[in-house]
Amino acid sequence: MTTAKICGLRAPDTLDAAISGGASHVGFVFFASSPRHLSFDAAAGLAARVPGHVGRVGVFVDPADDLLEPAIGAGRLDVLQLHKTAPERIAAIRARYRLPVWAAVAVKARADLDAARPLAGLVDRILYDAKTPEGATLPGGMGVRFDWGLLEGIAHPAPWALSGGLDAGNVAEAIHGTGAEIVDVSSGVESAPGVKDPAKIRAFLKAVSAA
Ligand SMILES: O=C(O)c1ccccc1NCC(=O)[C@H](O)[C@H](O)COP(=O)(O)O
Repeated sequence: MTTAKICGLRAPDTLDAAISGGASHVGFVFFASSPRHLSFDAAAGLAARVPGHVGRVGVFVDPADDLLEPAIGAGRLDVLQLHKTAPERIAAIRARYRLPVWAAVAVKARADLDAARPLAGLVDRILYDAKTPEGATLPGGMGVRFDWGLLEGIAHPAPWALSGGLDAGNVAEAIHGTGAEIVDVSSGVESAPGVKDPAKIRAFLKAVSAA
């Protein structure tokens, strides 16, 4: 059965919609340039609402320890999702914090999948995410989709999840086409950048469970 991570939650009502709708994971973004960025105080307030069966995923871009340490505490993080982070740094973070690590691999063309190979044994999950446009300020959360056919027949070096441009209307096709264990969504359940929509969250989770 495929489960879902709802990423970039910032408000109690939308967090509650994700939890009651059956999300397996919720994502808290710690990246100042993102419209989904959370302060430590806001993360602490949201984290307290998350029941034990739902994973709290902290989303970071090549983070330094002076961000990771307080974010892990405030967000009571269960998983660290790392974007644009070199394999050596991923290994150091995993060893230091002893938390499961998901590493994002940004995909546009088949050659981009080569970046997943050195992650074997280093990460707990690979998040295949769509590469955002050249010069974009965000490495994710932009509603960009990649050709899911690129994943066909490849040997995955770790368990994996699928992300990028998903919404309630295409997630069933994505699940059937790729066999993803976990699907991840952000802008596809928003009414504006950084503003999640409870009805869209519910529709997305319904589509995942029906797929
Ligand atoms: O969402 C952000 O603002 C963000 C900022 C910095 C690093 C990563 C970010 N998002 C990562 C995610 O896990 C998104 O859910 C993923 O890229 C899919 O986004 P979308 O295509 O909008 O569904």
